Amino acid sequence: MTAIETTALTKRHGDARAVDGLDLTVESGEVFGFLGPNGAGKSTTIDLLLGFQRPTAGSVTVLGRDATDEAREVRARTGLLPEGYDLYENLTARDHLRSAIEAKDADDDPDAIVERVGLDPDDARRAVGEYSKGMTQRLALGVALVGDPDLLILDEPSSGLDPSGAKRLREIVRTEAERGATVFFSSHVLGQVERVCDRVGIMADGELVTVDALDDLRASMDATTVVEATVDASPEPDAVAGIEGVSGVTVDGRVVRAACATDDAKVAVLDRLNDATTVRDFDTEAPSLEALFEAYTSERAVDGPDGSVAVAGGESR
Ligand SMILES: Nc1ncnc2c1ncn2[C@@H]1O[C@H](COP(=O)(O)OP(=O)(O)OP(=O)(O)O)[C@@H](O)[C@H]1O
Repeated sequence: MTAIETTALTKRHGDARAVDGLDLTVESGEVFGFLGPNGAGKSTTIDLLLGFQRPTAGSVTVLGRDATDEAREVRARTGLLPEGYDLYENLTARDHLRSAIEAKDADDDPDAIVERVGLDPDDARRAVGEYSKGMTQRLALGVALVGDPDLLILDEPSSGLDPSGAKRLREIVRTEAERGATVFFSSHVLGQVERVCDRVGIMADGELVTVDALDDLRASMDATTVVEATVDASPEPDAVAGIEGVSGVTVDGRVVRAACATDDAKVAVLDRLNDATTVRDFDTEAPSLEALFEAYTSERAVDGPDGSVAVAGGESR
């Protein structure tokens, strides 16, 4: 069964497109990593999934319901850890959990949740106004877990967590998935997503630039070499687009980097660059998943061969 399905989902603010023609499917029980740099459109997508914003165009179905017109039903079966969790400073963690349990008409034991997220039981009796960022984040995770939701939406859940908190988060995500819940894990940090997610989608400038199983992404990276060429003049972004076997291109001033799947692709990239300008030097290196993320999220994206996406960027990150 499908947990999330968006079709041509678009949200504009004036001329700005926060989300632009998003086609995304997340299956039930999947742990899906939703990646992208700041401003890519991740939080807006989450708002659309839960009916907090109305799409400008397109449609969004969550847990079999129209997320815009049946938002109440969707939210009742979803646990959300929002970015920037709003707290009632004078209330305790237990108070927050109790009110979430009541709102969801659930029968969870607040103390069990406190223990599960690793909050100190004494801290859980203190007003949350005194909490550190990590303690707040643990509470926010606890609130999201109330009622054993069918879908967990976690927006930057590792933010503020220490290493033991991050480990606990990963264990909870795995346990929730084993229980049958779908987990939608949004982050701008690849390292936090790659350790728990089955599949990742990468957003840039409101568009989904790639979606794949992590293992397949890794396998494609294993077979890929990055060619880094220093050229006389910065080429046009599409100078090396459309070459078979080239899946990611970044341009940073006079340095062009291209992920090449074959030796022919490497030679073709250098030939094309020599046609457009003059190659002064070049090097090759085995790429990391981090490099792939960088390539996909650099500033400008153009269509590549075979439906793949070649990315031409401005500043390297
Ligand atoms: N209400 C709004 N009015 C105008 N522009 C907006 C509005 N909300 C979002 N945007 C723009 O839409 C784009 C996507 O924003 P969004 O918050 O969804 O990104 P994000 O991927 O969640 O970023 P971050 O990782 O920083 O939270 C940004 O360029 C943002 O400036």
